[in-house]
Amino acid sequence: MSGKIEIQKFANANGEYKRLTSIFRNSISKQGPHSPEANRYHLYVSYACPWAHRTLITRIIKGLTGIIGVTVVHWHMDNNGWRFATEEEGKTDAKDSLPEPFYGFQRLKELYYKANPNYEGRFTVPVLWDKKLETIVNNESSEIIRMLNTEFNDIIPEKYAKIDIYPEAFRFEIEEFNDWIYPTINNGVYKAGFATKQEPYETEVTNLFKSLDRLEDILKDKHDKCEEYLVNNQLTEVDIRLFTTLVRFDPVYHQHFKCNIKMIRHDYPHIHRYLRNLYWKDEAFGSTTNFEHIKFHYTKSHPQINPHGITPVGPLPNIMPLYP
Ligand SMILES: N[C@@H](CCC(=O)N[C@@H](CS)C(=O)NCC(=O)O)C(=O)O
Repeated sequence: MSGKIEIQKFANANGEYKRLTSIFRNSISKQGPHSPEANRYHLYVSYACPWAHRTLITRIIKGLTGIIGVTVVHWHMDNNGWRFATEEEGKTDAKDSLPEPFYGFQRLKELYYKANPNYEGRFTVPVLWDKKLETIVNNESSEIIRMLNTEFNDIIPEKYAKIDIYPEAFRFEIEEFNDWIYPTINNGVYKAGFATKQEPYETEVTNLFKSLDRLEDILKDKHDKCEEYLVNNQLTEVDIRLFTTLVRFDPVYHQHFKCNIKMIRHDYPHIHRYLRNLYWKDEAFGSTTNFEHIKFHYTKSHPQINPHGITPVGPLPNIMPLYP
């Protein structure tokens, strides 16, 4: 990979979007060097980002808010990547964003270079930072949420340690869901939205809606049995991973990424019920969803898709009430 990555160029010469794999893949573990300790780790996230959103939800579900700190970047991403907000911006146009707390960095990429001065990958959120060793432990959300699930269990209250979003007995079923939900839904919206040629766009958008139709059928069966979750009627990582895409779907992906064959709120009653249940009934989901950051980020950070950076007002509301 070239060191001169073009941050705002997403598609290849065939017009297809190929997501690069994350580079930092270490683990928090008792065996070290990143051993589980309170106040040693810090998450850098964007409220806009569905991958970072997974880590924010899991941090709350596992009772880790007093153990792992968080810094939310400004929603705007330009050719230099994510940036940290000023104090003033954090109170006004990028509410709840904060300046970088440990080094006073202006840009997320400075953290990547602190961890590895020769880094050549993309500068993505989430970043799980080790304050003691001053380096990135991991920047892959699917792995970070599994670490949060298990590695702090000895230092959190029993009621949180007992919560298991990746239970051994259901791992096969969970992986089966991940195997189609990740490529066709979570990453599917990006592959449709970042395509720069008609054919790959149509392929991806068709696959995406095939998977949403499939999901609707599965959730109908679950709802017929009065079950609200996808695996064993308990909250698992499948729900967390799906929610962060579904909650962005109508407000952003539908128009900005041209995923507009159907809308969740009008065309998928069971997905819609599932989404609203998670959002309105579980504060880990509702309180970590920031529609302002979400809508502003996508519509004002992709000039190749939306050159004037105008953020559409609708759909209103961003999410429908639990009982419309
Ligand atoms: N595989 C990564 C993907 C993270 C990712 O792509 N994050 C996006 C924001 S939604 C990002 O930071 N993109 C910046 C860039 O690619 O330059 C994960 O799941 O953690």
